Amino acid sequence: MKQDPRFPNLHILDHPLIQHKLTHMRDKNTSTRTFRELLREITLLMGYEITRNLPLTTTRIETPLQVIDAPIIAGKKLVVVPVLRAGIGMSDGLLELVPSARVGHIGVYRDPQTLQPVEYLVRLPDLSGRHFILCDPMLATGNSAVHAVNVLKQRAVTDEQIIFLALVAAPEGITVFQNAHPDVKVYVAALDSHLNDHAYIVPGLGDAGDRLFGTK
Ligand SMILES: O=P(O)(O)OC[C@H]1O[C@H](OP(=O)(O)OP(=O)(O)O)[C@H](O)[C@@H]1O
Ligand SMILES: O=c1cc[nH]c(=O)[nH]1
Ligand SMILES: [Mg+2]
Repeated sequence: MKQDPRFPNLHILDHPLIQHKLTHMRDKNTSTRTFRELLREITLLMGYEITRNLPLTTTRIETPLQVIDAPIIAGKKLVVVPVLRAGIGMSDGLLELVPSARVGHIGVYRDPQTLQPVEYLVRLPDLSGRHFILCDPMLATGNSAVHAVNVLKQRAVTDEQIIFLALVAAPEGITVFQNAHPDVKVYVAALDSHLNDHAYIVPGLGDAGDRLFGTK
């Protein structure tokens, strides 16, 4: 795991398998089917890393040989929250790792003119005392990510209860996110160079939602 001195709460998951798969996702010749498979596989690997510090407690069980107090994840079930649409490609992978997690949905799209998020759906499970993994492959201007975290914080969720998981981020967006939510940890596979004139991440991978679902 790497860090960038500019961004204290940003963690870059530089595992070779993650980086290898991301390269294939970036390739414009990669098919929708392969893009979707790779995003799921990367999310499994990233999910393994970001769940490393989940608190454990013990439960008493009986193996065929002995009664023991064995480790289990403490507290209430995790909540996975994809930012629609593209976040769905990551929540599928996360739910394979944590099948009992609850799932919330936050639907926003980025208005191409204003670059502001337009919210069209919020559907969340019981929130009290839970930990949240918000996921969206692209963090570009950061406006959608800031909005998604606002949605949870307006419902009394604290920064420490939230992790934001993205695939590719731009420095401009991480700056915006960090200013808005300095105590929310962000995990990415890559911090790219910059945004272009249309606020697309460069080099990036294009429009994640379109590539994931085959829309254009
Ligand atoms: O950081 P930002 O500048 O806000 O951009 C990132 C957002 O843009 C993309 O979604 P999009 O608006 O294309 O919606 P979609 O997933 O439905 O395609 C992406 O999945 C993020 O949600
Ligand atoms: O590069 C970008 C920026 C926003 N949304 C995307 O899907 N890709
Ligand atoms: Mg899109």
